[in-house]
Amino acid sequence: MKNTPHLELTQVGIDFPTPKGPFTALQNVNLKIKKGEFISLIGHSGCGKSTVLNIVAGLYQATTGGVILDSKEVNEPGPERAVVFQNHSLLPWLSAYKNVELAVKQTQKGRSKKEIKEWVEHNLELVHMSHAADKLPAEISGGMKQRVGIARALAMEPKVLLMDEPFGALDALTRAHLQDSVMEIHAELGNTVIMITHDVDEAVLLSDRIVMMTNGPEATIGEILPIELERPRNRIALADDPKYNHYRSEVLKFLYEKQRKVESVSEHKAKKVQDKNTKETDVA
Ligand SMILES: Nc1ncnc2c1ncn2[C@@H]1O[C@H](COP(=O)(O)OP(=O)(O)OP(=O)(O)O)[C@@H](O)[C@H]1O
Repeated sequence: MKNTPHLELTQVGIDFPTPKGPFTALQNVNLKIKKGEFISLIGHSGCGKSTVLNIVAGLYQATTGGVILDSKEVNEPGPERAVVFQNHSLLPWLSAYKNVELAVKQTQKGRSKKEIKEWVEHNLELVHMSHAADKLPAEISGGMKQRVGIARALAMEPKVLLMDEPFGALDALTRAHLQDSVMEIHAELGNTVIMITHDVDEAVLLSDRIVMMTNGPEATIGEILPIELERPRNRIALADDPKYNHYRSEVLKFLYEKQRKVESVSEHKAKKVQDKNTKETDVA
């Protein structure tokens, strides 16, 4: 069943209400994701990446189309879709251990106290945070907090792990360590992952496919780039790999050549919509 498509976005679109009328952020987003796939979403700032993720998380409701996970429509948040945000959202009054434990208790699967303890410890171990289990968020670094956030999400045993720029706020070295941890965890657990990133190297290093989004309004998927690099991947070995560099330049080309041209068209389109709405408001 490993290769059965289990997450499907079909004709997804969303309009946000604005004082000047509805703003169509996304239109016709179609994507089929296989179980265990690691997908990166990349695109210019404001194109709609977080909106896609929020729709899959069930935090936003699509205006058109929808999302199906294992034959069930996604309409609300659920423990089978865990989210990791850029700014770790740990409860500040609870230790690392207690933050993970809370998530485990919320997704109770009939575990005994002993089993809960073992499960929390196991997930802290996965992200190499066992040594700081009793520390409060204020007592650990940003990278460590992010590790705990990932442990908390993994402890819920989600079918899909949704990560919104999970390493965006970290320094380069911490970021590299965490990327390696995520690759190890993904190899071990085989979760389906959708990750938003602005970092082209990160996208190529981690992904099975890179989904490149066009600029908004009416943003959609522009191109999908399959990354056929063997796993496990090693960042140092890949730096001189012609295939790696080819993928890297394909993403850069999309972002800085193809999307730059489209940008002026979208801006023009946005301005036309704005002018039309202004005129309508004027008439009213
Ligand atoms: N709740 C909302 N109400 C109105 N407009 C919204 C809302 N959420 C997002 N938007 C608009 O939708 C578009 C897409 O936003 P989104 O945050 O998804 O982009 P993004 O690609 O994730 O951006 P970034 O890379 O900067 O985080 C933007 O124009 C944004 O202003």
